[in-house]
Amino acid sequence: MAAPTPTTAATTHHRILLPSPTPRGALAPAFLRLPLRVSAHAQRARLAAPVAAAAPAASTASPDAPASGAVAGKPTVLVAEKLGAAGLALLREFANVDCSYGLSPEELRAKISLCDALIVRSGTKVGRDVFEASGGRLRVVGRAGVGIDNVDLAAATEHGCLVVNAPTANTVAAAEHGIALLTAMARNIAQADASLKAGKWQRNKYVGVSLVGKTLAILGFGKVGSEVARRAKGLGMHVIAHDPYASADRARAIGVELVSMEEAMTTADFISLHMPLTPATDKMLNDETFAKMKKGVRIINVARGGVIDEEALVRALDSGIVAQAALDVFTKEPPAPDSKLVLHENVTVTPHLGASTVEAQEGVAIEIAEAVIGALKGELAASAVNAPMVPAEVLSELAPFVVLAEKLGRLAVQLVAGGGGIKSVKVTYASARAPDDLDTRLLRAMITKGLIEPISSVFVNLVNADFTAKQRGVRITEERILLDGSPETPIDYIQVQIANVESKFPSAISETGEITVEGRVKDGVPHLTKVGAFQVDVSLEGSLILCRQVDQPGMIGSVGSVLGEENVNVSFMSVGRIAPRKHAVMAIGVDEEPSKSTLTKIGEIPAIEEFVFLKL
Ligand SMILES: NC(=O)C1=CN([C@@H]2O[C@H](COP(=O)(O)OP(=O)(O)OC[C@H]3O[C@@H](n4cnc5c(N)ncnc54)[C@H](O)[C@@H]3O)[C@@H](O)[C@H]2O)C=CC1
Ligand SMILES: O=C(O)C(=O)COP(=O)(O)O
Repeated sequence: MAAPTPTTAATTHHRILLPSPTPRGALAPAFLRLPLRVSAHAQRARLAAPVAAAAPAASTASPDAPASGAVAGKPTVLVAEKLGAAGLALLREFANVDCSYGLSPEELRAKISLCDALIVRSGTKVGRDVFEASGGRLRVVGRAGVGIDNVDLAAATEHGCLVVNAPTANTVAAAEHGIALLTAMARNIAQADASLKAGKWQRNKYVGVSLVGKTLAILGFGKVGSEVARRAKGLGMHVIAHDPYASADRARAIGVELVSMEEAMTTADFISLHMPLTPATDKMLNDETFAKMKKGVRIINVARGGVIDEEALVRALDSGIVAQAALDVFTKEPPAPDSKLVLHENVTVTPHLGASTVEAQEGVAIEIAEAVIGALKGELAASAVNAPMVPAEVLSELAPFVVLAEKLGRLAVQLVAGGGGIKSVKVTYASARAPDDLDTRLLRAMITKGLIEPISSVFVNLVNADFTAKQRGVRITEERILLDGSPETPIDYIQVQIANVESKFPSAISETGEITVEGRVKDGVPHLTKVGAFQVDVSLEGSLILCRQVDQPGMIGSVGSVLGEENVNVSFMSVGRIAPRKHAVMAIGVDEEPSKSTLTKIGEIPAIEEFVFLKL
């Protein structure tokens, strides 16, 4: 019935989520058995990003937490910047909460090894030094806001630490602040206010410009950018946007035209910045781009200071290319007191207040508290920044295959002679589902976990699986075999192959030269169904003995009685043979680990040609 059609393949760089090791015999890792709760606040399905087992990581109460509130066994959450009361209350129900604001970098490093989670806003730099100082205890960094440019994501991933943010609760606040700056700048509100308070009455000096009919170019048409667009249209502005990743349909729905960077630069009367700070957007406005702008353009920045070359902006203001700028954010925060930009008379400034409304801060605090608590519990985090998002319904459907994937990885690596020299692993999924209807990221992550954990001291988790594989030089490629039949079951079988290695159990090497193991899920239970060229059928529970023998009567009895004498309970036995009376592979599931002498006795049975004991 199979119509093999190898389809998609090569593994790109994914960051993947793994639960802590699966308990023996459990059908699914703890995080997959948790209810897929949808938070009323978040208003959307939670997506995959568990970072710990269901139980909070073993932790002791922080000595810094208030003595009255600190409860041993609860995780400790360090809140390093001011967070809304409702969020703190949620956190306190679940964790020991240490609110220590204004820590120096040294103080933060000193504290962090006592913390399971850290919550920050934009004022705390969470660099590699912080992850290193945490000694592996830090499981979650929660960014109470959108921009995560102050968190070293690569270092977090390498340390298996999940980063979550609060991506939605301050969108409107930031957009409203952008509009406030736009209008205040156009009518010189800040300058006129200061002048009047200084006793002057300068009506001629502060003549403004009108907004209606003017072209506003929005750079970065995401959540904030599109809210600014809506509001600016209400002011009668002609709004265009540049965003290489935005959907033209969404823009059209708001009445905004997506244009090239060139067109935005050359036609705008006002330019408002709403992209994240990344290596690609760093100093995106610079001498070259200012030179292209219409003389007298006005700039608003509520994104990140670093997207503008600030020295170039001062030059553009001095030369009159830029008539005015209104800035909420700066390359260095707070900026130097003698900053030419801040003190420039045509510049209006606010001290990073975009997200600072009562409503936004309450919302952000709840959003981040829920995300951090969920992540510490091993629930599915909707706002994981350094992990893939796998929809909850996909997760629950794949649950038994996730277990199968890890066990196949574990089996395959234990079959390698020598253990460490794995370079190339091929995973094949046979399924009747169309390639784009089967998300295999979790499965590949679990295989990676299974492959790497038995041969290293690394704890492979959902966040660092791909990084760990890459660091160890293990290349994992994926292939799909498209089967005929009903796409009801997501996967018919999974095959894991390790190329260019020798095996301690040479029969595990297939005709094409790779160590090969294959498995299926039967009645919700993962089964090993093929080893090398031999078909077997043994449920993947407990541990496994594989024997290759001359196919002859009495073999099952001989091996069974050696195990029985040693009080090792056999849970399953299956024999796969090439042809009657030739060679066969016997797969024996055992509940207990046999002693060395038991294994030696099995090896001494005359017809046994090779055997191996594998822990699942
Ligand atoms: N001042 C403040 O207090 C606040 C600042 N922000 C900042 O505003 C920015 C936007 O936030 P959101 O809209 O929530 O994020 P978002 O992720 O929804 O939108 C960002 C948009 O920028 C686009 N983008 C990425 N690279 C680009 C490029 N090279 N050129 C043009 N567009 C590009 C993306 O495609 C995306 O559509 C972030 O930097 C965030 O940190 C957000 C909230 C408050
Ligand atoms: O959410 C963002 O990106 C912001 O810039 C808000 O920063 P804050 O939390 O106010 O320090």
